[in-house]
Amino acid sequence: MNKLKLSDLEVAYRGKTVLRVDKAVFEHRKIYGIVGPSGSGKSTLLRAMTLLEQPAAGRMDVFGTVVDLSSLTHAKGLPLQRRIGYVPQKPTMFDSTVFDNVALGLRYRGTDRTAIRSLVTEALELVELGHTAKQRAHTLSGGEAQRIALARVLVYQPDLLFLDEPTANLDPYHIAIFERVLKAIQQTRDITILIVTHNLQQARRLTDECLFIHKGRIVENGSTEAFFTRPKSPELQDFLCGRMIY
Ligand SMILES: Nc1ncnc2c1ncn2[C@@H]1O[C@H](COP(=O)(O)OP(=O)(O)OP(=O)(O)O)[C@@H](O)[C@H]1O
Repeated sequence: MNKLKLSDLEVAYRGKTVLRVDKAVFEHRKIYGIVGPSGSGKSTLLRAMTLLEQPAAGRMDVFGTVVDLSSLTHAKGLPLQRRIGYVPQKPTMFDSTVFDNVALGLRYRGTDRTAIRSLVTEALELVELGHTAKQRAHTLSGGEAQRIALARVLVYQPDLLFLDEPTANLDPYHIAIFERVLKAIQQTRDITILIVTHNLQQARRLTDECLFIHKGRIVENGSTEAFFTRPKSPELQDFLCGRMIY
């Protein structure tokens, strides 16, 4: 896959612009961290890129096509959306087995039973939860449920993986497993990963590059090492030191 490019994105709610991105480029097979204060526009950015929000303006160069995000119809967007794995902040499980929950996306796509079995097994192994296939999804712990939510999108082998605060409510043990799984995905899958996180240590451990969003703008971005050790903008310096006033 080529680079993913976003240009002139503008998202507004009730006439008020909450996000404006002139340009952002995401290279293939890298993990990107998206950090910033609450309400700065991080989730909005992911949702716009997942084609779940219709922005007032914006273009996305993705999968070899340039898409006008403001005029994209559901019918045109669906084939693109099916190549994007999006895990929202609070994923919900339906009341069935883990296997059925993970198989859901493939069933919508009309995949045959044999392929479903092997793809679900592979996705469950990848998130280190192969042994839970027959378990009721509601009996999983919070940390396991987050990884099942991840398996549910990995199963259809997306080219892009967008995660919105996937470890926000997890303890350090489950956070460590989740991060190990994401690293394994990066190594074994042909995929680009964007992760919104408030956990700065996690962004530092996990990502290749970071973006800092403040008041609906990308104020700074670059290699994770430079981002944390040599932040240039006063806003990012304040944010990293916990001095930022919202
Ligand atoms: N559906 C909506 N209707 C109106 N305003 C919205 C809607 N969704 C988000 N907003 C506003 O857009 C701005 C950006 O919200 P967003 O959820 O993207 O922030 P965030 O950086 O992800 O915050 P957090 O870290 O708290 O999740 C906020 O001011 C929020 O109130």
